Amino acid sequence: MVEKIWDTHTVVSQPGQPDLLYIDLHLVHEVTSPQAFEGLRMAGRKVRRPDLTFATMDHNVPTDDPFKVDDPIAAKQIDVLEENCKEFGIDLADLNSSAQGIVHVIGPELGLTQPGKTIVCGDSHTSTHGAFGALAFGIGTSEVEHVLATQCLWQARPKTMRVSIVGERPSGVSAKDVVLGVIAENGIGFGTGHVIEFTGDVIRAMTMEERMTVCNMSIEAGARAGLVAPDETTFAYLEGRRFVPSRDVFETAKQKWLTLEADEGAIYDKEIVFDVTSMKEQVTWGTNPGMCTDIDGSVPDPDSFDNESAKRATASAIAYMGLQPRMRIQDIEIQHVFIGSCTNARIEDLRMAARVVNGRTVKPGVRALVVPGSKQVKLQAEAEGLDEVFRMAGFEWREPGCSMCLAMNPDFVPEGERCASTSNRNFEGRQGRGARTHLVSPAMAAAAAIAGRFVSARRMLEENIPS
Ligand SMILES: CC(C)[C@H](C(=O)O)[C@@H](O)C(=O)O
Ligand code: SF4
Repeated sequence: MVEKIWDTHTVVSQPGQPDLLYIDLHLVHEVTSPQAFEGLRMAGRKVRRPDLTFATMDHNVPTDDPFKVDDPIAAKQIDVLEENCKEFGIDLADLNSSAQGIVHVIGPELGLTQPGKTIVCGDSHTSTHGAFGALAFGIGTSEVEHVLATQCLWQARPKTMRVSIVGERPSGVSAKDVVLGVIAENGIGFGTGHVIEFTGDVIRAMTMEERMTVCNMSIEAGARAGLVAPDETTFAYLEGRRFVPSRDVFETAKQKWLTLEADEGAIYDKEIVFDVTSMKEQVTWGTNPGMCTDIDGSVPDPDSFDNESAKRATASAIAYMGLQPRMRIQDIEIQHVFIGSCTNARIEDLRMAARVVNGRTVKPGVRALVVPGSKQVKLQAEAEGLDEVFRMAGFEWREPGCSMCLAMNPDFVPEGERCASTSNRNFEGRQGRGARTHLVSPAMAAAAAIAGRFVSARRMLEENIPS
């Protein structure tokens, strides 16, 4: 699949050199674009294809009152993005727009993300868009400038990898659990240099939003991108969206998109099979997404590793996280819950969390936030009454943005405190200086908010455990 998309987008190819790729969609946000636009301006260049470029503001936006930006750097980046989009003629989903939201949530939502496209953005989680069978990857600011100026990008041909997700998905095991499980089993570096194609019955049975969660986190396995071959699920999601071609053109496009699938007998540089049959809900205990176990598991004992570097890494993660070796995951108490981010802030994520929250209350002393991934998600959730379910339980219901996923706006976790988070990174300091992050699914984050510690959301629902 990767090879087919690559070959149809190669403008220049020379032996021993990176290829020059044509880019079909360039997504832009306020953090990684200012210097790129400045570079264009200084060179007296225009944006080559403003019609293939789309911008939004997400990272810096305060989610209590988006218009009250106290931080001067954040305010500047937001203002500058507005000015740049005006000057260069780029469509912008600004704070007044009903399309605003996290860049990786709004691309698919607007139908900008489509199968077979090459998609870039100055943001590592651009891999999310791969769920549609697009080749989508993050780029740096100098590359953002290059794409703005030329609509092309020099890229080395990636290696290919197939990750087949097979077996019977147990109830309560979400797409987030699946991808955390894959990373825990294979390590955070297993995808390095590769584009991962996710296949297998479990992926085929997933909704588009679930596939997005999986592709979103492929970057946490070191991969350059992750993708899924488009199918009827993909087409049903896309049909009727704002930037998707209508009826007859759509039918023709569909036929073309179906040919993107890997040919039978396609050869990959690497292959992995992952069986979900015996999986349970996952919780990370450490400071990278691979430091992960299930809800009935425990924090590992550094002494149980033979390898010195694993021993040291485990010990230092446990120390940062303020945990004890062999401590049960269910005994870890949390003070914060964050349901949000480009990994898990779509409508299905909020529905899953609301099912757990419904009729229960947030444990006193726990601060719990729900931050919809976009205005559209927020409106849909409100139309379904989910905001009321969350509010009644004691959650804060916020405006869209990256929020507590990274401490670039007023939402952060104070030093030494612990957060159950539906985001994708648990590195030291990710949610604030000295903050401790545990990555979980939306259902598990909701259950943690109710119990004040990690518990199985599936058991909470099945056994109807009240708060
Ligand atoms: C700010 C941005 C460059 C960054 C990224 O590229 O991923 C952010 O979105 C993140 O998740 O850490
Ligand atoms: S939600 Fe988090 S991971 Fe996603 S783009 Fe924003 S900061 Fe990056």
